[in-house]
Amino acid sequence: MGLGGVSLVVGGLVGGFLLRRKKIKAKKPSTPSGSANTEGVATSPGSASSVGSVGAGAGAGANHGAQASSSQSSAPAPAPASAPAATGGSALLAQMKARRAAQSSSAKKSSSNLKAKPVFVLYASQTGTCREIAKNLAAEASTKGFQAKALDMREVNFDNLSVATHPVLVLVTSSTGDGDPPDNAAKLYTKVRKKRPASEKPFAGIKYTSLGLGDSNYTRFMHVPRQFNKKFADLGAESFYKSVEADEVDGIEPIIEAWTEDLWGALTFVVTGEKPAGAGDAAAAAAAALPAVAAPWPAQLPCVKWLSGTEHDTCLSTEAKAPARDAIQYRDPKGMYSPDEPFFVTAPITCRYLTAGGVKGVNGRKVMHVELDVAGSGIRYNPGDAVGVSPENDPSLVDSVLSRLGLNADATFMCEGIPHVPCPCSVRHVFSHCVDISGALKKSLVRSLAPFCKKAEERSRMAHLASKDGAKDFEKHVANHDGLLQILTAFPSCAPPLACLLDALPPLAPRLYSLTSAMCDDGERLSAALSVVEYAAKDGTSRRGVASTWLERVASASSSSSSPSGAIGVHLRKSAGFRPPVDVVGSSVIMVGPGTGVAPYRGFLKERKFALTSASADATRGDWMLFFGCRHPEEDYLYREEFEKHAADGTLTKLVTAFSRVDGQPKSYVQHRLKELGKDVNAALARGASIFVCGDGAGMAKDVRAAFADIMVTHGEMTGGEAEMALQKMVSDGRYVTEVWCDEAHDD
Ligand SMILES: Cc1cc2nc3c(=O)[nH]c(=O)nc-3n(C[C@H](O)[C@H](O)[C@H](O)COP(=O)(O)O)c2cc1C
Repeated sequence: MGLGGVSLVVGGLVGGFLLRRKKIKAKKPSTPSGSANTEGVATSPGSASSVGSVGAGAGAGANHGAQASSSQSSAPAPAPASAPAATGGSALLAQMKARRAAQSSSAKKSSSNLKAKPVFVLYASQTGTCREIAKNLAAEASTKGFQAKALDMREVNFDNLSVATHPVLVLVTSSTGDGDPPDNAAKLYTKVRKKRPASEKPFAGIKYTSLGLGDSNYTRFMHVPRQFNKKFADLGAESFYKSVEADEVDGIEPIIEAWTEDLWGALTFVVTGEKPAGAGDAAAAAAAALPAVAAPWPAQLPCVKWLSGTEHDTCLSTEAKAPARDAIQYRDPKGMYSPDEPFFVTAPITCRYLTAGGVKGVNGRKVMHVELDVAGSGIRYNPGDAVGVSPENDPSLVDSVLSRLGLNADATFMCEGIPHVPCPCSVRHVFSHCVDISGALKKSLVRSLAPFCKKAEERSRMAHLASKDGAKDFEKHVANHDGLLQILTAFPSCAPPLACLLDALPPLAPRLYSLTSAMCDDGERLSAALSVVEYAAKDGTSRRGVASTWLERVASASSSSSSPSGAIGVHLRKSAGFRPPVDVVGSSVIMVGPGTGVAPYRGFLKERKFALTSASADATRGDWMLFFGCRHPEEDYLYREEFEKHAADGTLTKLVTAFSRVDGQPKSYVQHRLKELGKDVNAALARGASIFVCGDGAGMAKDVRAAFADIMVTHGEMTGGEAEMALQKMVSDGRYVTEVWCDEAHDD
């Protein structure tokens, strides 16, 4: 989970997806603060304002008047129906023309069949990668002529999921936490896993395939994709194409690209009933031909209806009062809350800096300890659990984006069917709370924006960035560098309507932080340690993480004024496996946690200390070893005093530190210290110690695992193969548990 520090995974962008072509009807200019009108409504194929060729299409948005450019509508010249009798070069040319004509007519014939059944790309996504892939898949399917739509699992109701409504499904799913479902999939996941008689087959007739994303650093690798796969089959759905798993450790792109290549033929067969027998077959040709049709389905943006009069006033006053009193008073009987139904913390938040330099930080780093009072919530947590908070975008960034888009912050609108956008809603609310405007740009967003560039040169440049050919340029110039504002600034003629942005911008996801508190010591006070992210972007400007900056702002304001926090919604994410052993006194534990990866161990140790105080003098005591790493003992040694106390009073049998930036000393990391203390580590393992590894996963988790294997070989008299098998057994027994994240994307 997000855990000690930054909770973002670098989005595995899949290159090679084609431009989504949208047909946007030119609308009357809207009056954001006033009269009711709509934007983003689709036209039928062939309408005057239809978008032109793939890669350079233009649409006219409601508010912004991007002109449909007929010069971009490069319809192919009709091919002759039959080849003229000729010889030599002209005969060859004629044959080629004839072949093209035949292909074009078979593609046309099939492309109408391709709409025989809708295809839904149903995604479960926590950090946006599956969402991005699903959107790209649906876009490519649409350009190929399928009626394809990317669908958020939150939009699907189990009871309405049947062959009649969703005949063909492509599942794109991931796991989060410790093999937990992403938030948007939680409801469907629970429903599909519910025990029911084997004869109950509500999904009978549904054809499906599945793409699972995961990371083999995690103990419960691919747990959610595998569960979905199995449960869909148990419920009667039939696989129409091989399912595939893409492991981030190996790199997901090649696996997905290869899987996608053959997906189209399989989809063609399942939708049209025509066998894609091989080369020359009409259906296969149609599936391979790009683009087969003029108007992908759904050729439609969500419908935005601007509000005026009483509706407008009511919406604004409701938002001003939010969260509503009854929402604040909401109590879950089991103390289980969710991002949609959080517990509202109204008591002042307390915070302090764990790194040197206070609010200024040290050498560009700053870690903050935050405490949230959840008295009366009924929340009961264990060490290893995480607290989720729904952040708010930086108000100054919201203002800049709205100003660039020419949108009135106080305008209100209705827009149904987007799960993360309330209806009705104000422009300020949606840009502050609902959509991610500061995360690294995804290709699907760039693709959606391109048609709204008024200048043809910008339009084709942006379209290129989103195309397969532009993959390298995208990686070089856009990915992980730019946010929404940067790309809008770089393409000044881009004027997307609100409907486009609501459709394309990712939801502003809740962030999860490992709890550093323990019920036995802190009761209903949840605490977490979080890195406040600030970094210099490629263009030299300073960028800040959304959630950590927001929490720092709210927490500092709250603790300095001792006033209520203004109601922050929180929920608990239970951990399945990352928790101390039941016998915290007698069991042995090796905890590895560099940086904010040490956060959950604070709770582990509080629990152990509490148990030790009531343990009998002759009770067996296990070894508890903590390996902590940071840059410098005077800079970022988190919870130093507390851990040293635990070492002094025997709660910890060994506190081992690794410092990487101490003048005159060689860089030392946790994996080095593990090996240096290999004999003791091996002795603890021999006594049945469990291993916990938590922290930034880029390389650390792998290196630590290699260090354990090395220790087993050096001190445990095992061969390399035996050590690997022993570690695998520990993983499957739940005795080697990892919780890793990747903060490379800097967007927390
Ligand atoms: C906090 C966190 C927890 C994760 N837990 C698991 C896990 O238990 N099993 C697994 O196979 N992958 C796990 N992953 C890897 C994700 O499934 C993988 O990064 C995926 O690409 C994320 O897709 P999404 O962005 O659509 O959520 C985890 C990733 C993160 C950031």
